[in-house]
Amino acid sequence: MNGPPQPPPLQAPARAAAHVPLLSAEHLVRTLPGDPPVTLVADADLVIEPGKFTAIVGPSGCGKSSLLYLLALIDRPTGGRLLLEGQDVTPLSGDERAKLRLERFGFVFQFHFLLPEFDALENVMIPMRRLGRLSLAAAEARALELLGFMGLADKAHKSPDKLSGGERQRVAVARALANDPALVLGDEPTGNLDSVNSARVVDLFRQLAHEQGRAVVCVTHDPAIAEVADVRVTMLDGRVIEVKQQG
Ligand SMILES: Nc1ncnc2c1ncn2[C@@H]1O[C@H](COP(=O)(O)OP(=O)(O)OP(=O)(O)O)[C@@H](O)[C@H]1O
Repeated sequence: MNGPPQPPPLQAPARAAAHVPLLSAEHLVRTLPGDPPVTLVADADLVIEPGKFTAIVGPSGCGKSSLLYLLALIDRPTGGRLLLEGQDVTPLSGDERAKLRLERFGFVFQFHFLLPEFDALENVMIPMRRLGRLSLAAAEARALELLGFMGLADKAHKSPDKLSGGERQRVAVARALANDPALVLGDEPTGNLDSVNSARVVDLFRQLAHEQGRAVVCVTHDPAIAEVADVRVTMLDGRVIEVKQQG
């Protein structure tokens, strides 16, 4: 017997004609409680676009890393909101934020944080194994491909302590790309590298934005990064005081 007539299937909503940025920070605030409270980020407005390399610069202690950790969904804002592709992610639970980070974001820090008991290939496979979407063989193939892209195909089975500083940081970049992130975040990613390796990592980051269409955001003191970025965000005393489109 037929049931009551069913409504027609929902149409997919027409794609908004307006361009939706990858991330939009609206009046973001991060204040630590205390007497007096400490404001690390005050009223930050910022748009992060795919295909662009954004550098966040400013004097030591001005709140660059604090802003990055808000954009990265690691820390929670105490005011304002953060939209990921137009969706407000501010109210999400810790677990939901962790899942989004694993699926959509890749991180490169000043220190590589590779696990010493695993070789380069296994380190790159870790985020894929955590996400659990690829078989072991597929994860291994992708990790090899990423190491190849980093110029490290012949180092796949070396443990981190047998690699140079520059090689370790490129393994860390490969690991950041493991789950094909839309956003790559760097916190002083070249801070520990000599100028040659630093330039190599900066070139890679530019490629990730310009050739692969990812959004790349780096906190940096490195003038070479700030110069080649598409967007330079300058902070002072917790505030974004300038957003400059370069070139
Ligand atoms: N957990 C915390 N408790 C108290 N103060 C903090 C905390 N985290 C950061 N701060 C302070 O907040 C300010 C901003 O720190 P943040 O690390 O974001 O600055 P930064 O611009 O990235 O600095 P740097 O360039 O030196 O790394 C600094 O004055 C720092 O000392």
